[in-house]
This record gives sequence, C-alpha cells and structure tokens, in this order.
Amino acid sequence: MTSLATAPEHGPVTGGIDVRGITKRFPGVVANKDVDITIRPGTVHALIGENGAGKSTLMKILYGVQKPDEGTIAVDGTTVSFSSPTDAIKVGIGMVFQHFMLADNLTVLENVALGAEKLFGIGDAARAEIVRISDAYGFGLDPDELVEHLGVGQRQRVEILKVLYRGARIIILDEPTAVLVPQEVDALFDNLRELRASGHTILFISHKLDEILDIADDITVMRRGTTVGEADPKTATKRQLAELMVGSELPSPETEESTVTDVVLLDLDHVNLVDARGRHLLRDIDLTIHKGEVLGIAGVEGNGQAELVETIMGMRKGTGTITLADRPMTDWGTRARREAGIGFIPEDRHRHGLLLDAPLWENRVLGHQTRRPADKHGLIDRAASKADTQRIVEDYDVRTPSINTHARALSGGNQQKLIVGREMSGDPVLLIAAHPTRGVDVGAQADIWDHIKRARRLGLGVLLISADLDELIGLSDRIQVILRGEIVGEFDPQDVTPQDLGSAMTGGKDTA
Ligand SMILES: Nc1ncnc2c1ncn2[C@@H]1O[C@H](COP(=O)(O)OP(=O)(O)OP(=O)(O)O)[C@@H](O)[C@H]1O
Repeated sequence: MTSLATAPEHGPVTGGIDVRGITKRFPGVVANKDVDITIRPGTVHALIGENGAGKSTLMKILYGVQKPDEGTIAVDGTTVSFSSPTDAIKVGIGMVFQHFMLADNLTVLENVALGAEKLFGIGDAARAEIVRISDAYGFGLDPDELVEHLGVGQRQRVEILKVLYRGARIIILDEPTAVLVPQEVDALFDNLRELRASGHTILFISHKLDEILDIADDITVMRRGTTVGEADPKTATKRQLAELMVGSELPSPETEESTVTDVVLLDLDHVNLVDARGRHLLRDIDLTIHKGEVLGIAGVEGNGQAELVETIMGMRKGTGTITLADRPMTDWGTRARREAGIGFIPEDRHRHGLLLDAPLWENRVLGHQTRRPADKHGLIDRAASKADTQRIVEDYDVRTPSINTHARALSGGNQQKLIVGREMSGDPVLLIAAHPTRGVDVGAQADIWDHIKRARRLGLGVLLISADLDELIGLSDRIQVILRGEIVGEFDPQDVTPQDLGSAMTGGKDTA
C-alpha cells in the first residue's frame, strides 16, 4: 500500500464519499434512517446534530465498526462494503476517536508504527516516513519522544499522523476540539487546512458552532436519525445552525447576579498528591468554595484537574486537609463523602459514571444506593428508583426507548444527561462537575447550565471543571488556573477572555 500522505499536490483530488439510503436499526431505535450525504473530495465537512441524532453511528458505519442494514456507500464512485476498520483503511478511510488510544510509555514512532510494520518496518524507514508526514503538515513531532511527555494537542497530532501513515486520505474526527484550549484549536485547524490543501478530505463531528463556521466547507445537519439539511458556512449564522439542529434558539451562559455567601462549604488546605515515582500530581492546593458560589477550574487536560477531583471525592489519598461545611472529611471514603451531600459528575463517564451493561434505572441507583429514593430499610426500592429514573429522563430530556434500556445503547450526550440528572438529585450541598456539558448538544447544554445556575441560587457550592472556556467564564464566580498540579492564577470572569485563560493554562506559551 502506498502512503496516500504522498498524494500528489496537484493531481486529481480524490476522497469523495456518497452515502445513499443508509439505515441502521438497534433494538427499539432507528439510529440512521435513509441517510443521504455527499462529501466532496478535498473538503472539510462538518456533521452536526442534537444528541442521539445518529452522527456517531454514521461515522462508525463509514469506518467499518458498524454494518448498515440498508443503503450503499461509494468512495470515489466505487461502491464499498466494510466488515471491519481494516477494510475502511484499505480504501483510505481513517478515524481519530475522542478518547486517544496511545500508549504513554512508548515513543511516537512506536505508537505510530506498531501494528503497521509491513508498511515501513519499525526502524529508520518508519522514522523517516513519520518525519516526512510531520514536516509536510506542520505537526512538529519528534518520532523518538515518549508520548507521556506530550501535551493534549500533540497527542492528537500523533493520532492523526497514525492514520495518515496508514494511507488515509479521508480522515474522520469525532469531536476533535472538545479537549483543546483555543490556541490548540487554532493549531489543529491550521493542520486541517494543510491537509485539505494537499487533497485530503476531512469529516468531523462537532457541537461547537463557532468552530464549524470557521473551518467547514460544507455542513450537514442530522436530526432524529436522518439528514435534515445542509448549511453554507459562508452565509449561515450560529443561530440558524442551532435552530436546524435542535429546533430552538442558541443559548449563552449569561452571568447572573452573585449569590456568593461568606459561608465556607469546601476547604482544601495544603493538599498534595504524589505518584509512585515521587512526582507531584497536586502541589500545595489551597482552595475554598462558599455556599452559592461556582468556582471554575481552567487547565489543559492532564494538569491535575482529574487528580484534584478524585482527591476531593476520596478516590485518591493525598496529604493536607479537606473540610466540608466545617467537618473534616480527609479520612472519609468516597461513599461517606457522597452521603454527606457531594454530587459528582465525573470526567470519564464510562469508568466512573455508568455501568454500561446495566439498565438506566440501575444506573440511577449507582452511588446512591444508601439514600432515598433507592434505599428502603437497607434494601433497594426498585419501584421508587424506577419512578425517579423516569423523572430524570423527562426533566433532563434523556432520549431512550425506556428506563430498562442499557446505558451502553444511549448516545454519548444522552449518557451524560442521565449522569447530570442523577447527581443533581438527592439534595446535594456541593456539586463537583467535571466537563458537565462535554458531548451534549446546544439544547441540552442550555438545560445543564440552567440546572447549575439553579443549584447556585439554592446555595450549593459548585466546583466546575471545563475545557469550554466560554462556559467557565459564563458560569463561574471565580476562575482558578491549574498548571502542572498547581494553582497558578485566579481570574475574575467579568474581565477575562478565553484567550487570556488559554495563555495562563499553557504557562504563557501559545501552544501546549
Ligand atoms: N450499540 C447501540 N445499541 C443500541 N442503540 C444504540 C447503539 N448505538 C447507538 N444507539 C442509539 O442510536 C441512536 C443514535 O446514536 P448516536 O450515538 O449515533 O448519536 P449521536 O448523534 O452521535 O449523539 P451524541 O451527540 O449524543 O454523541 C441513539 O438513539 C442511540 O441510543
């Protein structure tokens, strides 16, 4: 196989896809219904739509992970049929998933070349090819660097390089900017423009309408499993896109009047966390949240925010003291912390938030089994749990065939809505929200923002961790920046821009 990264700069542009009449059914749901899309070769094509609209299913079909029940796919006019991603790669389709799949303890070269040794081996030829691709598209990657030393933006470039190395001329990206700060988004878009200029076709899913208008040549809107329209990024507005997607106006996280009191709810004093190799994951964290206050934490992914949350939740043990409403909770386990009224929206919903192979109503009980409505004299009250799950499904607009459906069968955004609904239930006093709107559509985002604002009005304290800087600025009363496990700055959301925050988050460098 020739590497299609070597596609001639001025040769015929290839990589067009025609999707016709694609239908994919799951039990109780038609995920894709008679989908037609034309993806022009050499363009950046955005796919947008509300949660559960069928975007991921369509991408998985194009990448050979799912098989359609009906319909055809043609690449450059030739009908294709995929049984696995290997078949998709053979015709030049590669996909970069939202969760990176790199081995931290291996080099860039090893991550890229392992599993594809038959192309360029694992030695100098592979190294040369990586350098060639990296130079051609301005990736700036060193093949011998260990992946654990790379920032999030660089890791993403390794993933893209990996698919280019395998000959992809059509690259599918699933919400590629969700974890990036503004400066990294700019760098990614420069890379994508370079790729487009050399004849690659890019297909990506995003919920961020600004970015779509910035980068896309074509936009397809999906709703309830089918394509409902195209939009022209040259003339469309964000508002029109939001209306096409969710049928309502664009929300914005507007600041509301302060409800901050001087009652301290959560207090961290000199909290340190050190890993097995003696490195500080958290260094001397002093942090206070008052009743009625939203404290925002800004940071590039991997700078200690996950460890901070896990330490507050008792999932990791550091040094220093943690107090909840004047009660020392440093020695409490996770369950005791939850029972004391901490709601927890975890960053990794698959690892900490859900039992994927259990029905929604059991997921409602998860972590809340010792409290109402689940607990009845030490036993699980199934009827009450089910009724409350039904309430969450309605209040939070979780799109599901039923409360008996397994969590795995929900779209990513709908899984998130279920977790947010569960964690906001049961009268929490403190809410730890890590990326609460990640992967949710603009309509659901507005609802979750409303729920957080209401929590604040009711006197809860909220620790909000988010990579969406507009969200942090719009919802927080104060924003602290975390870098390499340390709080390195505090900003007033009233007079800080996403660019200022992005800069503080990367220690003043433009790209991480
Ligand atoms: N493996 C599966 N089993 C059952 N149902 C599924 C499965 N995968 C997806 N679905 C259902 O198909 C529909 C479309 O889901 P899909 O993940 O494609 O939506 P999406 O547009 O990508 O949503 P999101 O923006 O929330 O990621 C949803 O109703 C979902 O519940």
